[in-house]
Amino acid sequence: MRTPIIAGNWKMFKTIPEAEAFVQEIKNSAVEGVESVICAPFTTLPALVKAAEGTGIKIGAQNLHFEDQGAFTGEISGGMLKDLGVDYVIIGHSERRQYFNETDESVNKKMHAAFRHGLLPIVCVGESLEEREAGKTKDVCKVQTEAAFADVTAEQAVQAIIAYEPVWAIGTGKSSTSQDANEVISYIRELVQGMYGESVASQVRIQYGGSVKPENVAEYMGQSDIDGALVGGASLQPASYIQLVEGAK
Ligand SMILES: O=C(CO)COP(=O)(O)O
Repeated sequence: MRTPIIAGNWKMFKTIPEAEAFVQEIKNSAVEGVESVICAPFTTLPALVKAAEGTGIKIGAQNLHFEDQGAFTGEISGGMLKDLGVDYVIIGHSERRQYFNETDESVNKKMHAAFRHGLLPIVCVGESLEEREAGKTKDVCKVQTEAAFADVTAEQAVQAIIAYEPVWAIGTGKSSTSQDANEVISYIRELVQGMYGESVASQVRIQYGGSVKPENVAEYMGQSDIDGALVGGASLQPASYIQLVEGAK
């Protein structure tokens, strides 16, 4: 049995007081058997880790640098995140691939950095609209997934979360149908099986992301291979976040 996992990706939203107020509102809403993670801006992480203590809510970052330390102005390392008490880190989000020059190679280095520091990666893969229209969805997912996991061991891979986020469905209100998302996610699971075998493939959790809302989360979760959601816009309001977690049961 794979434990469902809802992760909010706050992107570049919320100040420290806003983040603290959010946790106050959701702290009693844990749902038995559903893992809940908030991936927040670096500046809010210490306050969130503290506010989330004892609530069962886990905290994640949205990026890390692949080196452990060095002359990399403006960057944050895995060790620094671990120091804060962060559990998860998003790696390879399409916005970072698109705007910040994230490549399959840097994604892989960041996967290794995360594991080195005891952080669990939520690694994002997914095709653009152009790639989808050209029938390349599976090819793109194959290249991105296999590159991300290069030299990652089976013991590590089984703990990773993969998020399938078709770029055209992010923040657009255009979500992939649940059947469509399930088909691609089943394919990603086959890729994991090809790399690590049946046992890892059956245990690894794969989320769908892209315009997930309280109204459609249960439909995605009802699919055979979808184990959770990575949610942007709808994770920003406490009431909506609570409904997402409840809908993942
Ligand atoms: O990018 C996303 C989560 O990482 C999805 O964003 P939206 O839920 O706002 O479409």
